[in-house]
Amino acid sequence: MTNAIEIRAVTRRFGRVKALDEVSFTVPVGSICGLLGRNGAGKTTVMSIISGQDRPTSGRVEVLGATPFEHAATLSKISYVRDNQRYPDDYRLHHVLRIAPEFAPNWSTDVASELVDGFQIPAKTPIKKFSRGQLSAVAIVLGLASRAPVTLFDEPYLGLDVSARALFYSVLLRDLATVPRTVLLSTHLIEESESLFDRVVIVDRGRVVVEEERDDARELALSLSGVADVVDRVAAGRAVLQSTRVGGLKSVIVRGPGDSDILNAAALHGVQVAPASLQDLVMAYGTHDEPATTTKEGVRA
Ligand SMILES: Nc1ncnc2c1ncn2[C@@H]1O[C@H](COP(=O)(O)OP(=O)(O)OP(=O)(O)O)[C@@H](O)[C@H]1O
Repeated sequence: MTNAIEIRAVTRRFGRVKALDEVSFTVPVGSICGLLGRNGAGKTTVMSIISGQDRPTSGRVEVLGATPFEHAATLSKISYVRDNQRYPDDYRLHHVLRIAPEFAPNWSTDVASELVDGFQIPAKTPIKKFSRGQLSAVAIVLGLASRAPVTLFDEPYLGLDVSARALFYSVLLRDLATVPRTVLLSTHLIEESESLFDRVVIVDRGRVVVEEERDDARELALSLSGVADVVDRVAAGRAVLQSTRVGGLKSVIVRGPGDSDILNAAALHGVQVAPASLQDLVMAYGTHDEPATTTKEGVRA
């Protein structure tokens, strides 16, 4: 099996809202895939379906070769870390750490202890009184210490401070090198997380607009900035995905890689040019006048 997650033409409607519209993508076994997109793009909906907590209205989802919904053997291989996990009122950390291994056959006590110490999670405070960041920390302990073959992190670092996020990144990378598994991670902290990803999927209004290896995604668009009318001249002939103007200065994201024509024109006119970052791409595709989509097969207007 090459893909841990395969989603084919998945649509999910909530009444009149189409949260997912013919979504298709794959996540190869052993990779870390970033699931990116603006608020309401459909990230949580697709994760709920992958985790078997929800069913598509139409389309097909396979996790490790089986449909997860009501499939106990597959569900036991998935850990789903979401931002609104609820715990019984009287629960403290030790209750969670005692029960979690019963649902996680690969549970690592060492990973759990390292993270509990590093995050400084309070032992005696009831979890219902935890801060936003402390709740995220507990969720991350569960997600990483479970060592599930497929781990889904939905916005795992809400409220976590910079040191705690650095701990998460380093334990994630180190532990995946020790015990390889597949991770799908959604986040709005794109710049900070970019280096974690092998692959990225960008969703916009329920549709997949980019599915690429991370490094290839940087070839999809260029960022040009400089004096406004000169930027316009250099960008001429390229589809403009996003445009920002401040006074006489302008930045645009244009579709396509940096070929010699545009690089020479930019150098000649003193326009700064750089590959668009993942954050640029998410913002560009989230600017809702642009219906074009880009897939691994290339650009589709
Ligand atoms: N149970 C529901 N009933 C009605 N609409 C829903 C439901 N769940 C999700 N939606 C809608 O589906 C769309 C996608 O929501 P989803 O939570 O998947 O987005 P998201 O990408 O996770 O957003 P965010 O980054 O803000 O968390 C939104 O328009 C949302 O309002």
